[in-house]
Amino acid sequence: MMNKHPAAVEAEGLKVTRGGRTVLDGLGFTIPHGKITGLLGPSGCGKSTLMRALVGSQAHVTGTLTVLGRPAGHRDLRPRVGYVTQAPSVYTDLTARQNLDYYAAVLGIHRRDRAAQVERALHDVDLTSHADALAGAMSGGQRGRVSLAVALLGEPELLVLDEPTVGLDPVLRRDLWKLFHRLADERGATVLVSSHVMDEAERCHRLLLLRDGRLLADDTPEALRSSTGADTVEEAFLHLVDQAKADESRTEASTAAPTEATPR
Ligand SMILES: Nc1ncnc2c1ncn2[C@@H]1O[C@H](COP(=O)(O)OP(=O)(O)OP(=O)(O)O)[C@@H](O)[C@H]1O
Repeated sequence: MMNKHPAAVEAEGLKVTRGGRTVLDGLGFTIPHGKITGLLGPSGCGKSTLMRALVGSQAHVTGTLTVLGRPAGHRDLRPRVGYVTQAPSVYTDLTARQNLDYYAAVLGIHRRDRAAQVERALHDVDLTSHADALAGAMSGGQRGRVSLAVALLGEPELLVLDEPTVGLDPVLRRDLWKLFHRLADERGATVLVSSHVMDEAERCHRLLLLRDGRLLADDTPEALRSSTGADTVEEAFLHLVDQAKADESRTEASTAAPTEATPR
């Protein structure tokens, strides 16, 4: 089926202030449908803030931010967008299955479809064998996967995943990336996943590289490597950071020069 809107997400002049400080500064980008887009950048560069803006939970957002053809945060988007925050949001006194049953009911998934959806989500995150364990008795990684399973309920068109692989062992990380690819390739979901681990960038179809609330690049991993002459995305990122710093100091020097040269 053709999508009415060419991109799953479109941002223009997107600006966010937090605590009176500009933390996203005039971002413009698109996120294509049915692909995995990685949102990468150092700690504090604004990844979570951007994700919060996308799901409509961030205050002080200006500019244009369109998600699946609606303004970000529109109530119609609620069942169409799955969001996983960095901190697992599950009830520790319920089992994994009970958590999912509860969220399925909250999401308004029809009673008839609920059990199948819950089992599928448990299977997706490889927690079927732990379905009846209390979330409170699970490891951090397992609780994170329950949170992810919650986001998969109702088969959302867009998944917004904030650092879902942090703290996971390499096997679990690899399995999660396989799942993200299955969701995009087989179910047509659009996946936006943040990370500050650059080797994960190579697993994405597209990348948004952020630094200090500004977009350094919006491209494929291959194009980024070739345009910067780098062997890895990490090297490409460092190259772009150096270039941005050099541009900034040139701009500062050129704006400072006339003032210094002007006699009093
Ligand atoms: N509640 C808040 N009030 C004021 N400023 C905040 C608040 N939360 C975050 N910030 C600031 O906003 C900026 C962006 O933070 P954000 O959490 O989006 O970064 P991030 O890239 O997701 O970082 P990390 O990778 O460490 O999660 C940071 O400079 C941070 O200090």
